[in-house]
Amino acid sequence: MPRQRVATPATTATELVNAYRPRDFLLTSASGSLLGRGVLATATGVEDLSGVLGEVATDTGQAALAVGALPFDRDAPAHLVVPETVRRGPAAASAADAAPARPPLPGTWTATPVPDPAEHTVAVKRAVALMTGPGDTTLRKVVLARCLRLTGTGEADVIAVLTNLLRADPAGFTFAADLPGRGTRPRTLVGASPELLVAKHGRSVVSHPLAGSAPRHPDPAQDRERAAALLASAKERAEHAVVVEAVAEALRPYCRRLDVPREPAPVTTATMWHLATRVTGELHDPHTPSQLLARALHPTPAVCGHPTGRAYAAIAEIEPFDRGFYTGAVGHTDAAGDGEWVVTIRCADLCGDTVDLFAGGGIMPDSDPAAELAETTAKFRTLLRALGVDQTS
Ligand SMILES: C=C(O[C@H]1C=CC=C(C(=O)O)[C@@H]1O)C(=O)O
Repeated sequence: MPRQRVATPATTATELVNAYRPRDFLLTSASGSLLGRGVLATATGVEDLSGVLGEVATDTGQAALAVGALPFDRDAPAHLVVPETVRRGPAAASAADAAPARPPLPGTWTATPVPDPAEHTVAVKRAVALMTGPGDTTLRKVVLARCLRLTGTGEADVIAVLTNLLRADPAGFTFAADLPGRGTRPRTLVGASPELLVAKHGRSVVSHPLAGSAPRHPDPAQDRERAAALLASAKERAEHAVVVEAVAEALRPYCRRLDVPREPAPVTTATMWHLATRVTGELHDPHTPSQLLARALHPTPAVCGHPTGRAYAAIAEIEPFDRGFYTGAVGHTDAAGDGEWVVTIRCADLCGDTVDLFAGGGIMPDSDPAAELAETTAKFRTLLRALGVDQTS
């Protein structure tokens, strides 16, 4: 029987970041940090994972762990791995880490937006037209994204990017997940997501959906005004409510108790304000695997839209690029089904001399195309800052 090694825990999350090597899996969150290395077994669907994990022992007798990434497209293969070694550490402390010694993007880089900013506003108008008619107007919300492709003369330094992400948002979910490669070069999804798709431990289940956004302002008074305006906005609250309804609906069949707060709360990252609702519940069956809950929830209208099928079709028709693993999920689960999955937003797909950044936003019937463009520009900043790039397009 393959045996997973449980390594001596790290004393800080930064220690795990500094230990990161290409093809490892890293996730830091408020509940702890984790580094997975090597491959004992793989799976391409969450349904196979419990069986695969059941075949793996650990050297401590603890439940074996799997890690990995789920793509946006529910029908596309996932990239799930049972690592040879798992090393845990504490939650990331406050932003005390030193700046990385090396530049995140050595060499010269050029940026190409896909679509370009003007085309994105046209895309938003097309989405609004789908919701407002004439014709079938069952579509209530659709999330449209942009990609910013950076091509360079060097290769991104993943440890430097992770260090910057962790410094900027120590309370967020900072991750690096290996992806199916293009050729022999490692391909890595790196990001700092503020959004918890699902965490499950025993009977306890939590989801923390976000939707409704405003860029942060450097002046504290104006920053607070932005949060107040976000909370007061009927459009942003409606956009948020669609997500909370869908999350509650997806979790309800699995839960004997589900608490859904009536009012969203504002949450921050270093670059954005969001409306957030913490949904908590108690599962009927404590053995329900976290990966099946992730599968039941994905894609929430925070990344796709509502109704899901109509929104998928609108995205396929309007967005001019393949999302791949952006707006999927990254996370881990153990043989008991306990685990944590985060929504893969505020992320970049790094492969050799190419870095693809992604940012999207929920489009509602009353969306303003210029404001939606500005929102994606602000969201790109999380990764651009971590990459040491000032450009905003
Ligand atoms: C799709 C993204 O954000 C989602 C999560 C939070 C707020 C969102 C919004 O306000 O539109 C999006 O639903 C992204 O950052 O790429």
